[in-house]
Amino acid sequence: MTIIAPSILSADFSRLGEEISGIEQAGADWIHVDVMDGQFVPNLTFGPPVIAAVRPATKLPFDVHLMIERPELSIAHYAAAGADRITVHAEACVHLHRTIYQIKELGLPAGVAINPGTPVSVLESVLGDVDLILVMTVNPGFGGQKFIPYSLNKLRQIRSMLVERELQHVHVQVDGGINEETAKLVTEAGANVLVAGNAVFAQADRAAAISLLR
Ligand SMILES: O=C(CO)[C@@H](O)[C@H](O)COP(=O)(O)O
Ligand SMILES: [Fe+2]
Repeated sequence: MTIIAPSILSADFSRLGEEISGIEQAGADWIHVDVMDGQFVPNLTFGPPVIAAVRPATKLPFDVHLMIERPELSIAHYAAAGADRITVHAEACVHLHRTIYQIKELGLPAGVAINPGTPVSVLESVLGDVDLILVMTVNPGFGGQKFIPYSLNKLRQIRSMLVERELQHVHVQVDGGINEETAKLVTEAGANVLVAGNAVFAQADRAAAISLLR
């Protein structure tokens, strides 16, 4: 079954707790939490104190997407703030394998994200160590961007790598420009976790928006 993870980047930050509770009631599966540091990406969001403050707003898992340089320095703070799973960018990790194990040693499932310009081959040596692969379907940093069609080739490649290595339990997540139309394309190409910011939070009826994506 497809997992729907609304991205709170598109929520009203002045009412973040209420927005998160509302999205749980609307039928979300995970809460996607975009952390940006103004270095790895040209935008800045929030860090552990804000995540800890809104953590009581829902029982749903916090899926923390770290778009930050040197994540190894702060992963433990995100875990302590209430992250239920943590994804780091391959491009931001000098010691990717070590960072994945740092997340796992904290007792959390670890994910690896790749940017649109990064080939899937970087995943080969860590595929057996992760719980989730995140294929960025836009360049990270902002919500509301247009889906990059070449991502579909990358999803197909990843799905066949997973089948070949009998790793079908690994989640394949997509993030960026996911809407009713692209949701269909990415699921056909092998994705099973859909992150959606604008396609959920910009809609008046969020329950209907989530059902449509599902
Ligand atoms: O990580 C990111 C952006 O870098 C995302 O999670 C966005 O928040 C997705 O927003 P939409 O493209 O769905 O509006
Ligand atoms: Fe994200």
